[in-house]
Amino acid sequence: MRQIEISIEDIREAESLLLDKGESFGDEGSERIAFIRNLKICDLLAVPGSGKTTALLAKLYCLNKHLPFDDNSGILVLAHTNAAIDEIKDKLQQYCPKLFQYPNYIDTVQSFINRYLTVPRFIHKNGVKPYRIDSDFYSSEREKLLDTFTVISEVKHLFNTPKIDWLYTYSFREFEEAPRLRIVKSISTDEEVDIKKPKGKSKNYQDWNNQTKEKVTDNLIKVKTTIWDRGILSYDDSYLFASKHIDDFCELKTLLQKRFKYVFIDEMQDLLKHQIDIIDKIFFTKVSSSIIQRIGDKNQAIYGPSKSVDVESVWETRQDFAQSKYIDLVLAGTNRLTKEVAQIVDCLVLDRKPDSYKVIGKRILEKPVPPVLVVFSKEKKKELPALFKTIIKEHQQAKQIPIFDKYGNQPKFNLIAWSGEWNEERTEKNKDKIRLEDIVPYSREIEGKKEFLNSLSDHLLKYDKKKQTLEAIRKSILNGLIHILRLERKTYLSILRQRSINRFYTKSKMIEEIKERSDFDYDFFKEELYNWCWQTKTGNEKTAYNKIKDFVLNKFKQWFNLEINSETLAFLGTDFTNGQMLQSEIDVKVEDDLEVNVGTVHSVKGQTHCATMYVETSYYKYETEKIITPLFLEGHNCIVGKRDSKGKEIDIRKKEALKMMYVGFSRPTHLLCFAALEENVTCHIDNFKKAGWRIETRLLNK
Ligand SMILES: Nc1ncnc2c1ncn2[C@@H]1O[C@H](COP(=O)(O)OP(=O)(O)OP(=O)(O)O)[C@@H](O)[C@H]1O
Repeated sequence: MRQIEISIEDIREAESLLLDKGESFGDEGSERIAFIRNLKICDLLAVPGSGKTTALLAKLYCLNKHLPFDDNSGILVLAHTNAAIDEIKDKLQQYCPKLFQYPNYIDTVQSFINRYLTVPRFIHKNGVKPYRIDSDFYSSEREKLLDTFTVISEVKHLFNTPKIDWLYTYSFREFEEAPRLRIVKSISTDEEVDIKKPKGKSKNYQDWNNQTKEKVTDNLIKVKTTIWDRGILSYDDSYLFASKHIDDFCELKTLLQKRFKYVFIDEMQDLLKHQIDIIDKIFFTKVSSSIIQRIGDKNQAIYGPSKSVDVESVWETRQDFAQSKYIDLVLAGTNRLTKEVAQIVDCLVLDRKPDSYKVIGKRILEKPVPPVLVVFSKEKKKELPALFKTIIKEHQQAKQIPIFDKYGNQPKFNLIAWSGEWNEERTEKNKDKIRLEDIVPYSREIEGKKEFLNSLSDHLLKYDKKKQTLEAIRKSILNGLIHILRLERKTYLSILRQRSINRFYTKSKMIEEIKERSDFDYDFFKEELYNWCWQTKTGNEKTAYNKIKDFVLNKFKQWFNLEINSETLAFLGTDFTNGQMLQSEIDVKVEDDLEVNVGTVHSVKGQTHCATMYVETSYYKYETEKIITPLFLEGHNCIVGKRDSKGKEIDIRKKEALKMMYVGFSRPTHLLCFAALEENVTCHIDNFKKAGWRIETRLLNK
């Protein structure tokens, strides 16, 4: 392929589209321009708000000008979250339509792996596509199935441990060759766990004998194959299948490398080890024709496999194949933060490598805003959102915070916290502790992302509203109906490789059955479905709701021989409810005049806000109980790498807290508020003041 050179003219064009008036990527020798022009294998590591994503967008904009490439290869852009992918689409789709067409591919790592490896593997083995690749769905199916196997009820608790899954020594359907099931703790560590009788208070505790182990193993195999036969895979399964596929068909690597000349991975710090490994396995081979660039910030790695944070990044600098050293590029300074906020954020840096890693605030405001420490009493926690709004308004009056953004909209104001909900039981010990849901109505349900929502009402309210046609509503209603079939445990028989298998209905299978069965009335269904869509579109969701409910309880019940169990009844609800809609993580409005979005720190990764209020919440302890001196611009005593005599990590909770605050505090361009409980910070107020915090005491008891 002809060598591509990114011209400075194209970069300046990207600059005018992506940056505010007067802003630039610097002069021709600047490190941002150097990164945009760099088309060699490299990693870019840089502090929050340094413009990593923006520089990547500029590079893609410039590369788009060279599409199609003369060897018909394309560009692959991957990220961990849908939000990051949406941002790339929002910013570039209108200017770079070619970039979003074949042979290019822009999506999450999970979607890429599913599409190019897992689904082909499944089809190769079964002749059909998997029904669903989704860990939540998989877990709920597994739970239900486990209940039907008495032998394994004793080990059921293991299934509830998030990291533990049951995997085969060899992947799918190969247990004829390698019939023994392995239990590994997590796919990334590959650490095996022996099957033992659960440790309990029982006096007769002893490991199972071999016969019991065999029995448990056989049953587990049955559970796993039944779920897989139904086409349901967890995300871990997906990587296992993918890995097996690439091992079995090595030539796929060459094909994918030929297809994607350039591979860019944004949010690299959030990838888990097995994700990094499989991408390297495909693209980073000795004779690879692909150029792979990975972009991120190790200190912002907060996506662990569970609620806790992965404190050690699994993203490692590359080991070189060919003596030429791969370099880590760095961008100095942050465009997002002012020096007032940056100096606080810099003290929260966990890992100082590379050496030049320093958070230096480059944003200059006419009237700088000092960070605010809101000291609050437990009793007044619910007043935090209102106080946040008051503080914003006061700064707006003082012309320190803008009233409109560059598009004439209200700037982004966000209230965030580490811990959103109480998933564990509320006990005497934790009943007074605070999480986000104790401050504002909050639930983790993510609007528009889930096909199966909590209620029929939600299916009529939470469809993809960006779509103009009735298609999105139709899809949402049909999803609601197949969800009911699932709640009723209705399956259909499918023959796969001479074996009959029960599978859950998909939308198309349900429609096919309604069409084909002479005792069903397809014309009636088609007409009604159209009416429900139209009613929903024109604001008559309540009418649609009542009609659908009536249909489910009569015709649909009769057609599919439903029992209408308690789960279905709960899903249908007694009435159409839009007032009590669960607040979504990405878009919860606190009050009506100023709009404040509420969410977890995870939900605002990569975002830029105008003002951010970070409220400390209890996860084991509150943030300030775990670590406080960095907030006074002092060090955190090199907690990196501290291990006990057995080599086990210590200070994990402190590291997690540092990372969370690091990500949360580095969002605002103007105002950072940190809300801390009075009992945790009162004795440190002088230190906070000395470090530049303004102390806000309006939420203390008089
Ligand atoms: N060269 C630049 N000059 C001025 N502003 C910039 C520049 N590059 C990016 N910005 C602005 O700085 C903010 C942060 O940019 P961006 O989101 O690209 O940073 P990031 O490094 O990807 O952040 P994070 O690490 O939080 O994901 C955005 O508002 C962006 O428009």
